[in-house]
Amino acid sequence: MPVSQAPPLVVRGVSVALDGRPVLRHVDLEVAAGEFVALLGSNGSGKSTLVRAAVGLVPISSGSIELFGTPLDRFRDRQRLGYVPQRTRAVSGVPATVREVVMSGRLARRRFFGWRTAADVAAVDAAIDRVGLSDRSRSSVSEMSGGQQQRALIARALASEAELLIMDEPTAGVDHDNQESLAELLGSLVQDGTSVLLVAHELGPLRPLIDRAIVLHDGEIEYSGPCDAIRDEQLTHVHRHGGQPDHPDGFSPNPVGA
Ligand SMILES: Nc1ncnc2c1ncn2[C@@H]1O[C@H](COP(=O)(O)OP(=O)(O)OP(=O)(O)O)[C@@H](O)[C@H]1O
Repeated sequence: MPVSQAPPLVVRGVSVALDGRPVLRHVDLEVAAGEFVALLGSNGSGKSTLVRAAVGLVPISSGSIELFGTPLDRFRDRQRLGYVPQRTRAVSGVPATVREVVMSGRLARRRFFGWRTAADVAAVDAAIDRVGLSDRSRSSVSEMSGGQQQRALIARALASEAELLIMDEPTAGVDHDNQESLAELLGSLVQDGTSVLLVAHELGPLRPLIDRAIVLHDGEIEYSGPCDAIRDEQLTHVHRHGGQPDHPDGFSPNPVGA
């Protein structure tokens, strides 16, 4: 996989207002090549808005976003970016099969609409195989379990041969065993050089993969650093009481076990 010199994602001083209300305030975030970054924070802190802004789905009111060194509004290599939206947003009520969903991941690579090529079919087969859904490829995504749906969405991003995966809560509603197989899959992708930005409510089996955790609170970065200072049960109780911005109250300075 080609490794570009510029970081896959650089967000600088980004603010977003939705319905006239500030949702993100001067957020800085960078994902380096090959890095696995977790974006954490309580409900409504702005995590989804930040990743949606990073892929151009939400307009920013100030700041800048660069993908692989190119400003977002001039970024054309969409296939280098794999966005995996929240499962509930992406698949509820969709009667498509796994194969159809994954094939849609090839669209970003095509210059013109046309018949799918042998390369498209091979990439789709490989992506479905990689996420372990070969025996379910003709199944309707809406009838599958949460973990299987999540794997189908990841396969869609893999089919485009993305170098940066941006995933919004891939572990939400997924049981522990399936979270473990998801972690295994993501671990193998990172080993192959894929960079990951992942929104999560709890780290669980993903914890050993994470290079850096970022905690958002009320639209601002509250913590950026190693995740060994963060316990899962703290993530739903992140409060700011002043103090140093890089060390939120309630976060143990000492590493704790997973
Ligand atoms: N389309 C919208 N219009 C207006 N306000 C919105 C919109 N989308 C989100 N918001 C508000 O922006 C804030 C941040 O929402 P966002 O979904 O980014 O948070 P989150 O951290 O991802 O939350 P969760 O963990 O619950 O998914 C919330 O207060 C939410 O109500």
